[in-house]
Amino acid sequence: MAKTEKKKATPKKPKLPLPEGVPAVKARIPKAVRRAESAHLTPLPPRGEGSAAVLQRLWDTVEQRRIAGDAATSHSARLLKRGTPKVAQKLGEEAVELVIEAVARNREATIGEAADVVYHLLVLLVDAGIHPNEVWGELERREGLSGIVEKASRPKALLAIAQTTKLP
Ligand SMILES: N=c1c2ncn([C@@H]3O[C@H](COP(=O)(O)OP(=O)(O)OP(=O)(O)O)[C@@H](O)[C@H]3O)c2ncn1[C@@H]1O[C@H](COP(=O)(O)O)[C@@H](O)[C@H]1O
Repeated sequence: MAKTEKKKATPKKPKLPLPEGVPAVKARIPKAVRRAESAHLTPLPPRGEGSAAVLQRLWDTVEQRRIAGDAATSHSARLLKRGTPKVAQKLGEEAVELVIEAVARNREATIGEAADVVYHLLVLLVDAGIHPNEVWGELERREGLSGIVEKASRPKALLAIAQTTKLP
């Protein structure tokens, strides 16, 4: 290209409007990269075999942070103070990151992202005033009921409405 010739500006893609109250998901540096960069600053203890009992303890901690946490020192308190849309947005972002790692079949990163999703799910439940036992109760209610049987038992009209909200 001649020096004087100016490169044509490529027209910007128009942004799709987001529904009211839905914050934009910002471009993010992959979590694995950020973790690798900060690992030498904040090394975590090695991971052992865990148990689901940690969920109750974690919910209790986050609930305590909601009641008396300091946004300067607690990530949970800071996130909860930012309000429901931000709490929901964070869960959405973590879910997308989990999906990316799972599809890429990155086992270690998938475990890390799954933990992020569970933590942010518990923050969302705290924000919504829902005790996790209500969710476990719902899972117990569904125990033994195949998803295929349940779907087949849905009234056809309801199914049609539900299908209109699905992503292609
Ligand atoms: N399990 C977690 C946990 N998982 C992830 N995270 C944090 O979640 C944050 C996610 O980082 P991101 O950069 O994606 O998001 P962000 O910092 O909100 O930044 P923005 O998107 O707003 O820019 C990081 O700061 C992670 O450290 C967690 N923070 C806390 N916990 C647990 O919650 C307990 C209480 O933590 P505090 O509330 O911080 O005291 C801890 O003892 C842990 O057990």
